[in-house]
Amino acid sequence: MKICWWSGPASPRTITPDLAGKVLIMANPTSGGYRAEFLDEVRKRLEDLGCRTEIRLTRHAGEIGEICSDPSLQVKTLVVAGGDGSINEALTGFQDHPQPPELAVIPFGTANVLALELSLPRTPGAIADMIFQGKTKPLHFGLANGRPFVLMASTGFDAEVVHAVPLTLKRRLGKLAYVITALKAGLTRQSTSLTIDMDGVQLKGKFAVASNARHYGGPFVISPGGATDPGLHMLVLERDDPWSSFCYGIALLLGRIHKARGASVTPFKTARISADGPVAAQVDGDPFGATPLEIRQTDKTVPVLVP
Ligand SMILES: Nc1ncnc2c1ncn2[C@@H]1O[C@H](COP(=O)(O)OP(=O)(O)OP(=O)(O)O)[C@@H](O)[C@H]1O
Repeated sequence: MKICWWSGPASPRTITPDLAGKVLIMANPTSGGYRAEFLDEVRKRLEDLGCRTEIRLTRHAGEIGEICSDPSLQVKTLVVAGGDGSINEALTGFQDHPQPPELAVIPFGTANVLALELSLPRTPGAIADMIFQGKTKPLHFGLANGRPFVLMASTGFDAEVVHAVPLTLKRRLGKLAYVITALKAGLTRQSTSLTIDMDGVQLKGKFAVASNARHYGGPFVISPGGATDPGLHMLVLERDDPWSSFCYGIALLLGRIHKARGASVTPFKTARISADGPVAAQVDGDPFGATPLEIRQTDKTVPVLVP
């Protein structure tokens, strides 16, 4: 059995023999891409490789967070089989765990942006091999009103869409549900101005995304760096009228949002996003209340398994 080294925020330690090879897969059966037979193949391969593996299906939202914050959780690897929202729950739970395990991901979500960011494998065999091999990178994250985010925390039109998209439509149509909801909301919404105070500099805009990752909403690049690099970037768009939103959408598709007129991408350490009234907010693709948002960088990391 190979020796596995702890690579989390606590001091390095060897994995004790009873933890070595112990893998808990927490699977969200309601996630967009959930497949039971895929999970069985991952487990079979892991067990062929000598890992003790348990699969638990969540019964309610929030359960992954509860398990991940429980100090009695004693495994080498916690695998989230779900989407970016479930990964966020795990990361949030780990904040209250004295010695969180390594995190691995089976991308079963609707968008799977973190999986894209980390170039994770997509077949059961390759995922099991990655978990067995145990190569990790430090996964960085930011905090929005104290809540971790690994992809982004944002306010404005996209967060309104995240709040408004009906779950049944999302389960039926996947990403298309966001497009339909955005088109509907775009015709009726009231635009609100945001004030973004970043490290002593003030910007005004209609839409702000504090990004910890390189990608946004899929394969679209909005900032340099990535989730395994330290540092946050703020994308601010000055306008959100239908024509400007269309132009920003094209720039996003072309990977040129940072060059678009009225757009800026700025590295920052701390930021406050506020508005005259409450503006919808989201973290990692799930609804997260409304403004004001206090956003900051942290130097904490979680070890995440990579190919
Ligand atoms: N058994 C469950 N029943 C209802 N909701 C659940 C259950 N398990 C997890 N959830 C919630 O579902 C939310 C979304 O799930 P998840 O991120 O895994 O998939 P997704 O929505 O398809 O993907 P994405 O986050 O990429 O849009 C999570 O934030 C989680 O709280």
